[in-house]
Amino acid sequence: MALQKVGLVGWRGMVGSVLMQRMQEEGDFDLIQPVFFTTSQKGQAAPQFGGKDCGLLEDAFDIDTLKALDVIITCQGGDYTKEVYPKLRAAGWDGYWIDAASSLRMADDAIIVLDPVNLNVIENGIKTGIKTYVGGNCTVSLMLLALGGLFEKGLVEWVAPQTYQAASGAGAQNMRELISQMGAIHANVKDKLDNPASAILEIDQQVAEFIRSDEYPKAQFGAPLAGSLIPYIDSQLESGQSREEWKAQVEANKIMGTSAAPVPVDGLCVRVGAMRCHSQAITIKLKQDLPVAEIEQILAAHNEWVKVIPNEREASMQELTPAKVTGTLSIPVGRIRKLTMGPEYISAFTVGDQLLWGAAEPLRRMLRILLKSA
Ligand SMILES: NC(=O)C1=CN([C@@H]2O[C@H](COP(=O)(O)OP(=O)(O)OC[C@H]3O[C@@H](n4cnc5c(N)ncnc54)[C@H](OP(=O)(O)O)[C@@H]3O)[C@@H](O)[C@H]2O)C=CC1
Ligand SMILES: N[C@@H](CC(=O)OP(=O)(O)O)C(=O)O
Repeated sequence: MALQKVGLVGWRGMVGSVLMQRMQEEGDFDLIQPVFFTTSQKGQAAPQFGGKDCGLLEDAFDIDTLKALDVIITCQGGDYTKEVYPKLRAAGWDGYWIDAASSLRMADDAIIVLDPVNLNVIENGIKTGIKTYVGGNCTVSLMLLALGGLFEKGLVEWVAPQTYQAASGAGAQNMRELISQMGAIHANVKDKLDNPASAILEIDQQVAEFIRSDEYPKAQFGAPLAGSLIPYIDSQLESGQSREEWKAQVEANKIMGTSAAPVPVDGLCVRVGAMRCHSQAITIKLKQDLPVAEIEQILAAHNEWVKVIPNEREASMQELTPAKVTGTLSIPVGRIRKLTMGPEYISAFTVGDQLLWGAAEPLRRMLRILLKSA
């Protein structure tokens, strides 16, 4: 098979860097002829991922250069997609577009990719000539990987995920700001903290005043995150949902191919001071009363990344946290028990790295699926 010419846009951003890391780890560069693009550094030397000399960086807005590619993978963001994608299609480009941004997700001629859940939809899309494949919203992808077994068996009446989303979802600058906030709090109260005799209420009051003050660094988030939380993510919609909350039901059902009779998926999305792992506390209403052991078996059998954690204190504290999961492809799901509302009401808690399964991994796996089908 000829090496496919694959354009990479947004490769040095946060999502793009994780994608490059994973593509190197999995040897993806051995299978393609990569061309690297930039919106700001045209003519500079291209990176040499996979040991390949790729010449110079190309202009990511140059439609003629883009038109020569078989596949374009972009992590550059929604504004780039909105500007370039329609021009490229209008110019007659018929290649495969693989995108991390949300702009095209709900388009009729686009498929949201999460192959452990919807490989059949993807393969059918390739057969029927669909050329646009978009990674899903991070919380949606992570939830479907965790609960895939229950959805696949049609056991779910509705799901209410309450999210605890990491700073990385807001971007690299926000991750830096979270660390700055943590450091600033410590620096502000260090003298008192170092003195074991100082009163905790005084320390607490000083921290509270500092967090509320103009000196506290919050330019990126617009509100304190370290020492606090932010109960709103993305823009405000007429429905009362945030846009992040709206995505849960529409994207989950589009991925599963159930949009005609959608499973209700709705809850509140909250930003917390984790670095790059999103967590979700989920209430599930099942269609029938199933023993917890059977639910655990169904969840564990769905894919090779999900890992059921027993609903025990020590296991939950060690295995079911952002600190444990960060930088891995593991999707632990635990705290599974019957709720007092009734035998069909189940709780679950899941954690996943939002830059890996939540963003980069579905894209590189989509490239592999295309290469295999070519
Ligand atoms: N953050 C997330 O969790 C998720 C993001 N996405 C999507 O991916 C898009 C990109 O997100 P993200 O990776 O966080 O964006 P980044 O801001 O990290 O990167 C975007 C672009 O900024 C440019 N850039 C300018 N200065 C720098 C610098 N110092 N270091 C690196 N890049 C720089 C690069 O373009 P150039 O080389 O052309 O200058 C880069 O491709 C989002 O807009 C969103 O649509 C999707 C899922 C999750
Ligand atoms: N909105 C997500 C990150 C993200 O980029 O989502 P989307 O790909 O749906 O725009 C978060 O803030 O955690």
